[in-house]
Amino acid sequence: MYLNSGIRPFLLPVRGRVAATTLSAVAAAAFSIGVAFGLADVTGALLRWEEGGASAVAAALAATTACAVGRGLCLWLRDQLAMSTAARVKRAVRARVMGRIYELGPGHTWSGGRGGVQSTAVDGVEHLQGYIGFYLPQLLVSWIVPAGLLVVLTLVAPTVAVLVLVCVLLVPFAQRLWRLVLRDRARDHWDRYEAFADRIGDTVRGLPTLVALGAQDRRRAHLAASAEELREATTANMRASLGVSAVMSAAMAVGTAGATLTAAFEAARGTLPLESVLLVLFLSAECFRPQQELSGYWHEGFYGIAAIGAITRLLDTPPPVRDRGPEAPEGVPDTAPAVTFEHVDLTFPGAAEPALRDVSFTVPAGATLAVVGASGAGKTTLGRLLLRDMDPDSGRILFDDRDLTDLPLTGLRRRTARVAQDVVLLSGTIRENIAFAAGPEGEGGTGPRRERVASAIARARVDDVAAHLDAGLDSPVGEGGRLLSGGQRQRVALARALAADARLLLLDEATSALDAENEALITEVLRAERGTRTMVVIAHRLSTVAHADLVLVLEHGRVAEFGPPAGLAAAGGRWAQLVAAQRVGIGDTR
Ligand SMILES: Nc1ncnc2c1ncn2[C@@H]1O[C@H](COP(=O)(O)OP(=O)(O)OP(=O)(O)O)[C@@H](O)[C@H]1O
Repeated sequence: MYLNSGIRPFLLPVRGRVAATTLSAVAAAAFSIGVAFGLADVTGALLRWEEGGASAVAAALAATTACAVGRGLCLWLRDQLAMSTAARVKRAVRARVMGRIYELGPGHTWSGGRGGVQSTAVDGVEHLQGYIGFYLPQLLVSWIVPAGLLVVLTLVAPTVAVLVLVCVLLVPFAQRLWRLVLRDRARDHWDRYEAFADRIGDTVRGLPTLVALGAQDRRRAHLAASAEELREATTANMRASLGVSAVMSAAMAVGTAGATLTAAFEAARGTLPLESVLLVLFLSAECFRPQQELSGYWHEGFYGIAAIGAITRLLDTPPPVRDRGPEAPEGVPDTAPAVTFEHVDLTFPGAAEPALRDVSFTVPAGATLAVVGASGAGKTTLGRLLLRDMDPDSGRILFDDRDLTDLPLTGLRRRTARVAQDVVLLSGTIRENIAFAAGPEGEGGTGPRRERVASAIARARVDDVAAHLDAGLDSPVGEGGRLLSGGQRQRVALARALAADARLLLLDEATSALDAENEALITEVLRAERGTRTMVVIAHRLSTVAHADLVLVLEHGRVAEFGPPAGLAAAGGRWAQLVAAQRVGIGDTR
């Protein structure tokens, strides 16, 4: 018996359906009793043929058949209701889980890895629907039906009823005992399951790297160890469940055998009519049937309990940023914002050193800021704060003069776009990837959607990419965009950002995957977009930020230099050294 108070919020919306499923099953059991009485009547009519003859037998048979048909109908109804309840639970819980995943956003670090959260969202929800749709009604039936049958049995043969009662009670007692052992194991099992799923996902994603390093065998051993841990956890649970099954089988065997012997003994003594013997045997066996059927739902019960824990933990995870939503005092401006960082500090949880310390600067509306600095200087972190993946520990970030935390997140995300270092495209075609970013008609930008998409495709020169593909813009990009080259992916990502018509554009090392031709194109696009949107460009290659209005040099999370590039170049500081190192004529290109 797997019950958990955490089920309440998932159960409440479908409680009526669960009750209806249970009632159908109970009605089926009631018809079973009817069948038992009917068969007893048939036997009685046959034994007393001379009293009623064929008509009495026929009447008893007709009543028995009607009850059998009624039982069949009730069981059909039970299954229909259970399936539709399960489907509803799945729809509702998956929507909540996915909603939470979106809320947690890119700033959240998944403790169980991405594979782990995928298991919760896919397998966890599957188990939960089975638990609520099938296991719970059967659990209720396994209490209600034996109780009802024992009342009837008491009226027919009280001694047999007492014996069956003792045996029936043995089963939940054993289950309760095992549940105490299993409670922690369900969590442990799920944790191992998530870890295993995450490692499999990592292996599939990292396959090219593994093959290139010739590390498949080491990875295989790693996976085998993880699979072994999962097997051990599963076996431990199976063993526990087999223990309950053994107790149940023993209780059933003793109960039915005891009932048979007692009934036979009473019949021999003449205290029980002969036709009632059959009835007693039937009712005794029926008392155990719901528990036997419940054990058929062991999988749903055990995994359902584990899934409730995993889903609840996911739903209870606080998002890294608080969305004030409709309560937000400010709307998000539809113009390119001026961006201000005021004494921003950020230390990642568990990190020894702050990633950003006392960062302050202002970028005027529509200007382009180049953020440069050594690896680990804090450039990406600054970009993540700007798009509100997370909030600073102290200090403020302002769009115009509005604190970012006062803006509704949905609006903020609609008016900001990022071309990240590791471009991930969604499965679908090139056109779908770009059109998807443009949002629904009338939202997310100026001008009709179709025109915005076409213009973004042209500006990022995605049509040049499409010209080399058989299906042009309708060519599939593959999972994550793997059917395109790195440079092609970057162009699609840039077109996507342009189609979103965001007022703030963040490019994080957007040129890292580009050849010289692509790099020149992106530089040209950035130049063309200047003024219409505020742009923050994070780059190691200074040629792509040659057009920037302002440069921010970060060192160990601090602002080392900030100002127009020509002024910084003349000052001969850190920026000048970087430029000299890369021999880029920044002053000339502006
Ligand atoms: N999620 C994280 N958890 C803990 N520490 C992090 C996390 N992300 C970044 N850091 C740390 O914060 C510091 C700044 O990282 P960041 O990625 O911002 O640097 P960067 O300048 O963008 O580097 P690169 O040029 O190599 O991409 C680094 O020391 C990094 O190890």
